Amino acid sequence: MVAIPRVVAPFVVSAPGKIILFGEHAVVYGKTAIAGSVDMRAYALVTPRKDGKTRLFLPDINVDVYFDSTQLARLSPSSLSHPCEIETQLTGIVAAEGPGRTAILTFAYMYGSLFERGNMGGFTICVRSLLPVGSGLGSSAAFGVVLSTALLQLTGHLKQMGASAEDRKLINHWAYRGEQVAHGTPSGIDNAVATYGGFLAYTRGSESVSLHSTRALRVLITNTQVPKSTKALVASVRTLRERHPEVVDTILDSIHSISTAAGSLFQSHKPCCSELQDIVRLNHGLLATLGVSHPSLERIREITEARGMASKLTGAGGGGCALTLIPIDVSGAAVDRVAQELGEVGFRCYQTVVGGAGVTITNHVDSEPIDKWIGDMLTQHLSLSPSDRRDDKADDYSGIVSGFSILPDFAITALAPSSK
Ligand SMILES: Nc1ncnc2c1ncn2[C@@H]1O[C@H](COP(=O)(O)OP(=O)(O)OP(=O)(O)O)[C@@H](O)[C@H]1O
Ligand SMILES: C[C@@](O)(CCO)CC(=O)[O-]
Repeated sequence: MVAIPRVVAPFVVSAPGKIILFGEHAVVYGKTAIAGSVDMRAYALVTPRKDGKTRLFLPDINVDVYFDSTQLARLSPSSLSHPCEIETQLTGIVAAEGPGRTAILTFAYMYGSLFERGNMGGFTICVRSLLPVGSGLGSSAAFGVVLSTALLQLTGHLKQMGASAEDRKLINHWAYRGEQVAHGTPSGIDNAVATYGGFLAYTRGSESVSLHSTRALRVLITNTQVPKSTKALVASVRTLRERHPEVVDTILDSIHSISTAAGSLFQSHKPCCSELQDIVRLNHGLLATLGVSHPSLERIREITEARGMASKLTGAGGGGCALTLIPIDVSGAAVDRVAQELGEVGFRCYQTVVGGAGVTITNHVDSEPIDKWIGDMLTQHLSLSPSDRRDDKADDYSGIVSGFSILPDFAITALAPSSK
């Protein structure tokens, strides 16, 4: 079936990364975890194409693939027993390895699934993200959420530009499928946070509960820059549990109690009290007992504890990121000093506010200076000189420039090629 292009105006979707405050790993076994959105986001810009092709452009991870619509229309994800098997239907199409390969497979799975229900025609989707890849901050879920939102919007499945409860449920559903392509058997917490934002109490198999009454929380995130595999770490806990079911289940139950206590503290408007610091320490200790800490994470704890701030690993562990609670009475200068000390050891710190908005779609386009900056960025990424901005490349260029111009200033600064 040849796709007939739908006319779409350029639009931008953005979704946040997540930080698990309490309950990682235990959440895989049906225990509760508490997580919140971080103010680092992924952005997808969708622009129409006249040539009927579909372009997946992911400059952060060096992916730039053109599919002709009949190639992707041949996919049949509904015949697979698990989304990760999409690989078997793409032989010869996906050449990239590593993150690029996973991203292409995720895209193909979602495209193939949604294309069966609607006709998308040609478009370019360009994704850029402020989230470090593979560090426990849910870069893959933010990617999956912007992708599912963009494709659902293109196929006319969203009734209110992603704003209604029904729209969000659908976005979250397909983003979870994307996470299954990337991670096999994820708990679903990352895509839930990227979709809904705020703070969530999440228990596998149940609807996530928004912890509405909480205030935003200041957190220092430290990236150890030590690569880790979520899949391998989840598998290592599984093996330990198979060998020592009663011992490990007791630890998982204790982690669940920590999440329950944290949920109550959040609901009672006391998100950064000393009780919260206590349970941060307790949760880290239990995760270390499960074997998912790492010397770099222990180093972060030593440095921050010396200044009275509690830290724990966040996400899968084994490297990745740690979070440090910033108590209300700690000054910005004191936080800067800790961040500097951590930086001297070779870690990378981000101060962030937890609890911001979930997925959003916008189609406003304006602002000249930002257009100029984006133009410069694209000139670099697309190897276009200003005089080349025409003919077959004109669709990509003008669309991407105008659409990305709505990015907030902080994102533009952080996305500048020189800072990547
Ligand atoms: N900037 C990006 N552009 C395109 N795809 C991205 C980008 N960032 C992440 N991804 C996708 O997410 C995948 C990374 O998933 P991974 O689980 O390793 O990291 P993470 O989600 O950051 O970690 P965690 O699951 O522990 O929070 C990549 O393989 C790619 O598919
Ligand atoms: C380790 C884990 O609990 C969190 C990874 O961010 C795995 C999952 O929830 O899928």
